[in-house]
Formats: sequence, structure tokens, C-alpha cells
Amino acid sequence: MINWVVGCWVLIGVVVGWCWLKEKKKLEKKSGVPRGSLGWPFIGETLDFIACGYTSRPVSFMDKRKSLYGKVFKTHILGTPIIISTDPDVNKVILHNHGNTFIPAYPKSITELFGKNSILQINGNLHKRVHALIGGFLRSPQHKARITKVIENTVKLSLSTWKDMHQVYVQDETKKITFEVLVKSLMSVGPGEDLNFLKREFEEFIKGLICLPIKLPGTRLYKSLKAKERMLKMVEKMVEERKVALKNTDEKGPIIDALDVLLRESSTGDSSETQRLPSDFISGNIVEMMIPGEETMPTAMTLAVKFLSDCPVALEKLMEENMELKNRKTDSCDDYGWTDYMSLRFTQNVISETLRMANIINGVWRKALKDVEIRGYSIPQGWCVLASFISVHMDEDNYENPHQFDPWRWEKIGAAVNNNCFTPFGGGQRLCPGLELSRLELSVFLHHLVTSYRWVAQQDDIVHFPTVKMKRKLPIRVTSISST
Ligand code: HEM
Repeated sequence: MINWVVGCWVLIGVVVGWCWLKEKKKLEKKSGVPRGSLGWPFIGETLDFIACGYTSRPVSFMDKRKSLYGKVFKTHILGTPIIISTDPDVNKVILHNHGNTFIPAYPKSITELFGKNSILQINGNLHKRVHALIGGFLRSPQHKARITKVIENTVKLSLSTWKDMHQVYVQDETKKITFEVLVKSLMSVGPGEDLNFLKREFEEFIKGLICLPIKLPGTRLYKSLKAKERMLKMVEKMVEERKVALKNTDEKGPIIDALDVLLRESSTGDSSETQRLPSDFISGNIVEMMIPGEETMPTAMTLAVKFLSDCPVALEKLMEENMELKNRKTDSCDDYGWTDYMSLRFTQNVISETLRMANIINGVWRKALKDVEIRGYSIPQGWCVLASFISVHMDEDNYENPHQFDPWRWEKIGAAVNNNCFTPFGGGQRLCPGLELSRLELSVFLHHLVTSYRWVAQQDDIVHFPTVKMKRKLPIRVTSISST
């Protein structure tokens, strides 16, 4: 009996190994694929990739292979053979995607949650049109002026509750702020029942972002998709109400949110039905845009607090700069405008340094639609490519002492616009449309935090897999500055 069982296992092993070798040969037959190892059958090098994600140096996975094979190499992670680029110039070409060679490629559970019409998945002219509309609105001075007030009020209200807390879990508290601001920008829902409903359902929805792609009742993905359906129902109702309101006002009023932008665009042009963005496209995108907007912001705020807690000199300098603005504003009795926050040079440097080290989006996944050669590396049609941002941000060739939090380095580098070596917001055609909103929100948060409180942070560590988070949600104890 034992012999029979062992025999079966050996046979299975041989078949699996043979299939794997065949697949491996097929992948390697494509000429000029960058060097690298595809690792073990099926799991490839995933275990090492995940293990590195749980250490304080997740970039060590890339570093090890970079030293063996060069800046662009192949591997096999998370179920996919993939070419990883740690070269800023190669990344730039991938991101700019001239000739529409690359399309986004996400794991199956993510594509299910996004929906096929999501800005994160559509391509070509439709993508360009929607990206320009959303980016144009979020960057507009009108939106910035309006949203600055919203951010200020939300931040102040939220911070005012911290003084009564025995312990503040920064990761949880910042989520409350960012969700409210995001929902306001997207669809003007303020505090109340609707916001609470969206928050509850979004939390359920987002749990499915990284899960098994099985859509049966009871599975994680199924529950997440159900939560999305409930949110969609609410947004669809809003779309219909807004349509009627817009007709009644002859579309004369100011544009107030992303929903408004998409709706009005849908009725411009030659106003024929074919020119319009369909209602379900609009409501789907409003819900789906909550994903990149919401998962990133609280992490950025939390990590800023973490890095500052570990670097008292930077915190001191940040306080000085912000206190100076606060005193000036108190003396003149002036309101803050968005330019006040954005003109704080050191604060902006702290934000850039936080984004560089946090690597909240550690890279982007693409798939090649045709054979392409970039700076001598061949990427065959059908291969996935990971443009790794973390490798570039943590490379000694690009940043001196890359693992050290050093906001002063940005005084030399200059304005922290996106360049090839600094791409926390991606680049090219899909450059994050929320870039300026994010920097504004971080500035407002840091300003009111450091001018209201001093704090002591408890020991906590950053985890980088599956997403960037604090292991213990970053517990801190705060003391009001007025009472010190
Ligand atoms: C610190 C905060 C943020 C970071 C680090 C970040 C990062 C990124 C990155 C790297 C991409 C490019 C993805 C790709 O190329 O496939 C992206 C895209 C995007 N982000 Fe952000 N983001 C942040 C905040 C926001 C906010 C607040 C919003 C919301 C309004 C937002 C909305 C979007 C959208 C809609 C896209 C898709 C753009 C497209 O594919 O055309 N992001 N973000």
C-alpha cells in the first residue's frame, strides 16, 4: 500500500516537473528575455518575495537579483513569470507607453473588483479622456480652494478628539480623515448616514483586494463584490438625481466634484447620445476611484508620523516652520489658503522623503501587447513587466544613504516634481491624478498635527506585504502644545 502511495506521488511529481520544464522552455525560447531565474515549479520565487516583504528591507529581493543578473531581470512571482525593471530609464519608457505597448496587468482578484470599465483598466482614447477629466478637476484651483476648507475642518475635528484618547492608533485615525475628504471630492457626500454607509461597505469591499479569485457565495471575493453592488446602487441613484438637477439648472452652476465632471462631459460635444459617458460607467468609476485614493493616503500620513517620530531633528524643524505660519495667520486673522500650506518648503521636503521611503505603491504591473526592446532589453509580447519604484527609490546610485530619513536631501534635489528617480505617483499616461490633492492633504494634516500636539510613539514596525502598513497601527500618546 505504502509503495503504491509513494509511486503515485513520484508519478505526480514527474508529470508536474515535466509540465513546468515545458512551460519554462516556452518562456525562455522567446529570444533575448533578460537573465534571471524562474525558481520552483508553480511557486517560482514567490516565497522569497513574500519573506522579503515581511522584513525591514523588502527591496532585498530585487537587490539580490540585480547583483546577479543586472538591473532588468526575469523571475516568477505571485503566479506569473515576470520581467522586473529596477532601472529608472527603462521604467520611464514603460510608464510613458508610447505606441500603446503596455496595458495594466493586475492579479485576478483585483481585476474582478475594479470592473472592466474602471479608469485603472481601460486603455486608449477613452482612458486618456477620463484621466484628463479627473486630473484636470482635482488639479483645478477651484477644487483646491474648496477642498482645502474641507480638509482643514476634517483634520481639525479629528485631531481635537485625540487629546481625550489614552492611546491614538494613527493608522485608524487617519483613515477617518482621508475617507471623508475622498468621498467629498468624488461625490460631495458629507458626514452623516450616507458617509457611514459608504465607509462600512468600502471596508468590506476592499478586503477582497488580495484574495483567492473564487466568486462563489461565502468567499471573500463574493462578499466584496456584493459590497460593491450596494455602493453602486447608492451612487447610481445619485447620478440619476444629479442628471435631473443639471437639466433644471442648464448646467450653469460650478463643478463641485468628480461625479459632476463626468456627468457634464457626458453631455458636452455635439450632445448626441453616442458622445456621452454612460451612467453605469460614471457610477462604476466613482466607486472604483475610491480604491487608489483610499488605500494610499492614510498610509502616507501614518508613515510620515512614524519617520518623524524616529527623527527628532526633522520633527523640530517641521514644528518651527509650521509654528511660524500659524503665528503669522493668527496675527493677521487671515484664513489659510492652499498656497499657504504648499509654500512650506521643509514640510514639502518631509512629504517627498516620506513618499520616497514609504513606497506605498512599490511599482506598477504591465503586460506587453507586442515585442518591444528597451535600452537593449527584450520584452516579448505577452510577458508581464513590473516597473519597480522601490528599487529606484532605495538605490544608492540615486540617493545617498537611501535607508535614512533625510528631508534635507530635497534641498539639493530641488522641487520634488516627478523625475525618473522619484515616482511615488507613477508617471506618464497613468500619472496619479490625485498627486496634488495628496500633497495638499498631507501638508494640512502635518501642519495641524505639529502645531497642536507633541507625541511619543510606541515601538512599531512597517510591514510591506501584501500592502504597506504598520504592524501595530502605530500607537502614540499625545500632549496638547497649549498644556505643555
Ligand atoms: C499618497 C497617496 C497616493 C499615492 C502614493 C498614489 C499613487 C498612485 C500611482 C503610483 C498610480 C499609478 C498606477 C499605474 O500607473 O498603474 C496612481 C494612479 C491613480 N491614482 Fe493615486 N496615489 C495616491 C493618492 C490618490 C488619491 C488621493 C486619489 C484620488 C482622488 C488617487 C487616484 C488615482 C487614480 C484615479 C489613479 C488611476 C490613474 C489612471 O490609471 O489613469 N490617488 N496613484
